[in-house]
Amino acid sequence: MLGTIAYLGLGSNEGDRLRALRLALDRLVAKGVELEAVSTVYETEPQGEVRDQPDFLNACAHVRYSGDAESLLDLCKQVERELGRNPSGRRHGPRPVDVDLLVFGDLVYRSERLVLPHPEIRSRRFVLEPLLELEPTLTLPDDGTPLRQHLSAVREQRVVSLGPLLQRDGSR
Ligand SMILES: Nc1ncnc2c1ncn2[C@@H]1O[C@H](COP(=O)(O)OP(=O)(O)OP(=O)(O)O)[C@@H](O)[C@H]1O
Ligand SMILES: Nc1nc2c(c(=O)[nH]1)N=C(CO)CN2
Repeated sequence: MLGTIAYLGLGSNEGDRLRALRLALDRLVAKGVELEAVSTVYETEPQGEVRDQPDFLNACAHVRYSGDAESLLDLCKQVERELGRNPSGRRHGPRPVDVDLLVFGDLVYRSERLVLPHPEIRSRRFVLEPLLELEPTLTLPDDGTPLRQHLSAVREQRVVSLGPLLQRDGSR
């Protein structure tokens, strides 16, 4: 099969959060990203620099993509803009949708605008839980340790699985 396996992290905490996550996946598929699997959706407490903001919905997607990592990041950023994200919004602040490139094959990479694997994967339960749901034995290409080892350190971060984001056949 052609293309590179990648994992995307999706989040939303403004407006119709569920609709935003589904629309983001639709838009990515329309731009040539092949959807292999999608995690359940989690309601999660805000992490990072801004704690006083509404809870997020988060999910992860296992995708296949035939271009390079920088161009997949371009697509993620395009989709964020198309769904109303203000590119100069506050770091870690509220947003209608956020699409992060978590892992791109076994690539370990750093440019001015892209770091792979995403540096915050290990410290964010809202990423670890849906990612491990998709791939329970996943290891990151930079340190090779099983990702599930990092769960115990983030147990205090509140996340609740709400069920499937998409139906089994990909419809809503
Ligand atoms: N793996 C990656 N996935 C997505 N963005 C990345 C990645 N590595 C670096 N970046 C850069 O991070 C910048 C800020 O991303 P974003 O606006 O999503 O920040 P944030 O969601 O507020 O915080 P965080 O980056 O901690 O998730 C982006 O413009 C992008 O160039
Ligand atoms: N629970 C949760 N917290 C966050 C999130 C997110 O998607 N979910 N995204 C952030 C910026 O990337 C900052 N904090």
